[in-house]
Parts: sequence; C-alpha cells; structure tokens
Amino acid sequence: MTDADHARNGRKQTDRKGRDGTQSAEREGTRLAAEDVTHGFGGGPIFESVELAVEPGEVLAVVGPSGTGKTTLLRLLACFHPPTEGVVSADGTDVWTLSPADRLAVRRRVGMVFQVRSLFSATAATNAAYGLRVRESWSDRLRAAMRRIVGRDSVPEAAKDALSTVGMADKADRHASSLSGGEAQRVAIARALAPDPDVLLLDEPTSNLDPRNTALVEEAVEAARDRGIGVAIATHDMQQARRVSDRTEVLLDGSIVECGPTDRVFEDPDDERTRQFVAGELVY
Ligand SMILES: Nc1ncnc2c1ncn2[C@@H]1O[C@H](COP(=O)(O)OP(=O)(O)OP(=O)(O)O)[C@@H](O)[C@H]1O
Repeated sequence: MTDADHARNGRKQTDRKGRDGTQSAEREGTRLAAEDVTHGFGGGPIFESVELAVEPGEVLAVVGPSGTGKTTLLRLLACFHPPTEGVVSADGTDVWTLSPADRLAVRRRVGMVFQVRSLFSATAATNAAYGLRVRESWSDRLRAAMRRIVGRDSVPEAAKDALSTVGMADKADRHASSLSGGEAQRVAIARALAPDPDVLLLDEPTSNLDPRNTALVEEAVEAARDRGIGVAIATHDMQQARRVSDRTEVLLDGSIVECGPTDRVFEDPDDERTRQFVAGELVY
C-alpha cells in the first residue's frame, strides 16, 4: 500500500466542522513529504529510506523512542537543511531544487514549534503576532513600527484568534517571562498558527506539561486540522498519538517500521516491534 493510500485510509471519518459548528473553509493546502529520505550527521545514517507525508487536514503522529530522529525528520520537513539522500517535497516538487526565494515561500507555509521553548522577550500578543510581522512588506513593517512608537500598536486579529485557539486570549498582555511552561508552549503554538500555515510541525509539544495544558494543546491540534491544516506531531507518548492522530508512523531502529491508520497501528500492527512498543514492552 502506498503512503497516499495509507493517508486516505487513515483519515478519520470526522466531518470537518469547526468548534462553532461551521464548516471549515476549504483550502488547497500543501502536501509536505519525505521521499526515500536518509539522513545523518557525518557518523552514519540516523535513519534510512523514510517515506512520510503530511496531508492537508490530517494529523500525522511520528512516534518512537528518544533519539530515533523525530526532531531531525521534522527539521528536514521544515526545509532547514537538505537530507543526506532522498527528497523533501512540497506538492510534489523537490524543495531543494527551488530557488532560495521559492523555498522561503514554502517555509512560510510551514509553522514549526520546537521542543525547546523559544518565546521572545515580549508579551504573549507580540509573540503571537511575530510570524505575521515577518511576512509583512517593508512599508507595512515601517507603519507598524511607527504605530508602536506613538503607542497605537494594535494586536492583529489573526494573532488574537490564534491566542484564543490555545486558550490564551486573556493573557495576551502578559510578558513571556511571566508565563508558566504550559502557557508559554501554548503561545508558541499560537505564534505558529497565526499566519495560517498550510502545515504545522510540532516537536514533542506536551513533554513536561500537566494534563490540562496537554488537553488544551491537543484541542489546538484538532482545531488546526479542522481548518484544513496538515499537522505532524513528533511524540514519544503513544497515548497522545492515539488520541490526536489520524495516521501514525513508527520510527524505530533507523527506519519507519509501521505506517498506517492510527487505530490499525494500535490494534493490529504489522510489525512485532510496534506491538511491543505500543504495549510498553519495548524499553529503550
Ligand atoms: N546537529 C546534530 N549533529 C550531530 N548529531 C545530531 C544533531 N542533531 C541530532 N543529532 C543526533 O541525531 C540523533 C537523533 O536526534 P533527534 O533529536 O532527531 O531524535 P529524537 O527522536 O527527536 O529524540 P528526542 O525524543 O529525545 O527529542 C541523536 O543521536 C542526536 O544526538
């Protein structure tokens, strides 16, 4: 079965309605894929021949123990650097054959939230609006700078919406340094969501978060999917993968050992190592 077949089979049979009951706006989206990708850092490959695709309006979980290369894979999908071998493509085009300007345009359709929290020293609202500001033209940026100087700076609606999505609207004016770890992570997700990306890449978004913050982050993932965004979430938390994802890929021992609809991967895995990993019997 091809990866695209897995994608179609794996897509959950939920209707694509938003939390307010309205149908999400149809968007074309971007299909981001790793095609036969091998990557290493000079000392042999970390993983080999990885096939993976983030489909619009779908949540893909990439699961595996610590150190298997989940972060590396997300960074390759985010076009941070080229793979040692193979292709990272956006809608079928090898991103590393594009001009730097065209590749930047692809990168701007991708939001990434890193495992290490990385808010700027500013308010939650300013952080959430950051991605919008860097996409503005120079003249718009100049006007925004003038508004800040004269104290008439306003928070863009998209940043407010994104903060609402992660349940942080009431803390928009709080400085990043005063936020709890869970709140800061939710603002980081708002920052990635505000520019309305086609693809959202989340690296262990809830490691070290309490159940309430974890639930809010998972709700934001669902809201993103409802808007037609393709989400890839790297996690070592199998239960989280089961809760939020339509499709799961298991990265073990340097390759994808399992790929398919999440329910199937959990209930009837093809690979014995997946069964052991899911059952918590495989200890790394
Ligand atoms: N820039 C780098 N240079 C050299 N080795 C690296 C680099 N980045 C990652 N690695 C190595 O690649 C392997 C995979 O790391 P990666 O962070 O992708 O794994 P992971 O599955 O995301 O782990 P975790 O769940 O702990 O974050 C590790 O052995 C790591 O030490």
